[in-house]
Amino acid sequence: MNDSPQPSRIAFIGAGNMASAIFGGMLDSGYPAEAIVATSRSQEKRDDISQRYGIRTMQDNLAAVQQADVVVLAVKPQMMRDLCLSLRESVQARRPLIVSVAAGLDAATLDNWLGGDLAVIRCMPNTPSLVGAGASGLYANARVSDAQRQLVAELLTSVGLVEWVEQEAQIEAVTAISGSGPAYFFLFMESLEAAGVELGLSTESARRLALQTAFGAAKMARESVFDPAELRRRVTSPNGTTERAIQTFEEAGLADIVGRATQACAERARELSRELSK
Ligand SMILES: NC(=O)C1=CN([C@@H]2O[C@H](COP(=O)(O)OP(=O)(O)OC[C@H]3O[C@@H](n4cnc5c(N)ncnc54)[C@H](OP(=O)(O)O)[C@@H]3O)[C@@H](O)[C@H]2O)C=CC1
Ligand SMILES: O=C(O)[C@@H]1CCC=N1
Repeated sequence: MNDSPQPSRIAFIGAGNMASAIFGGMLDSGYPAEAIVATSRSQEKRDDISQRYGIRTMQDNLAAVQQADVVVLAVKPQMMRDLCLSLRESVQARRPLIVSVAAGLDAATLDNWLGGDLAVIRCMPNTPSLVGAGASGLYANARVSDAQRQLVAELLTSVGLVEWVEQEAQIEAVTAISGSGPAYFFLFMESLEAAGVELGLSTESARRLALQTAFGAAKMARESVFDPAELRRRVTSPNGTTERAIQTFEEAGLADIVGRATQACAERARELSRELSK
């Protein structure tokens, strides 16, 4: 006899890059496909998702909500208001846990659009969730129960690291570091590959070397007892080759550039919040 509890039924509203990275990672880690449904307006995308992931897809957002314990809102922030207003009645009838992955939209605004008094978790995930190496920041409003916190943490832990934040404003910092962060590292990989080609390597070879080096450095930094600064020092021989490269980065103000880029990212999240909650 199987007396294990039924898995929570999760409805993803929107099945784009971020949602598919999360449910793709959940499926890889063993979450049952029958407990996941995803909605999309395009038939082509629904067919592609069902075929690729083996989950149920549907066009009807209300039907998806009516069967769900957890509703993950995963459309673009600019589409969230109309979506929430259209879901309001179904959400109020069923009162599922709401999880929003939208950048810049605060829990109170979402709750208000959905009719109020709901348990809302704001989640800032990232796309490496697809390969089980995600990093998600989570903030829960006061209506979220301990069991609901635990459930969402478990779901997201199955696709990577989870960090709770106590203040909602900290989600903007999470966005600037890990939500948008994969793009910064991809940009650096692109630049390293281009530099390798400039120095005489083939594109394929430069890409393989750049990607493996990024992977190796991240793996080593995660697994080592030393912090990244010490690991960097261990590559940098006095008066050697690395020292020249690091000097060049420092003279160009790398730390300042990273600071400014992440400030700009967080500010855009705050700006989105102001624009969209009017
Ligand atoms: N991409 C990333 O790295 C990250 C994204 N996020 C957040 O995730 C959210 C989604 O972003 P992302 O996945 O990149 O965007 P995508 O455009 O890839 O996905 C959004 C999806 O929503 C679907 N959609 C739009 N309107 C509706 C609707 N009314 N009903 C059902 N589905 C709908 C669209 O499909 P269709 O047109 O077929 O309906 C589309 O596939 C955003 O709020 C973003 O801020 C957060 C962290 C990281
Ligand atoms: O660029 C964006 O707005 C989304 C949110 C974080 C990553 N991608």
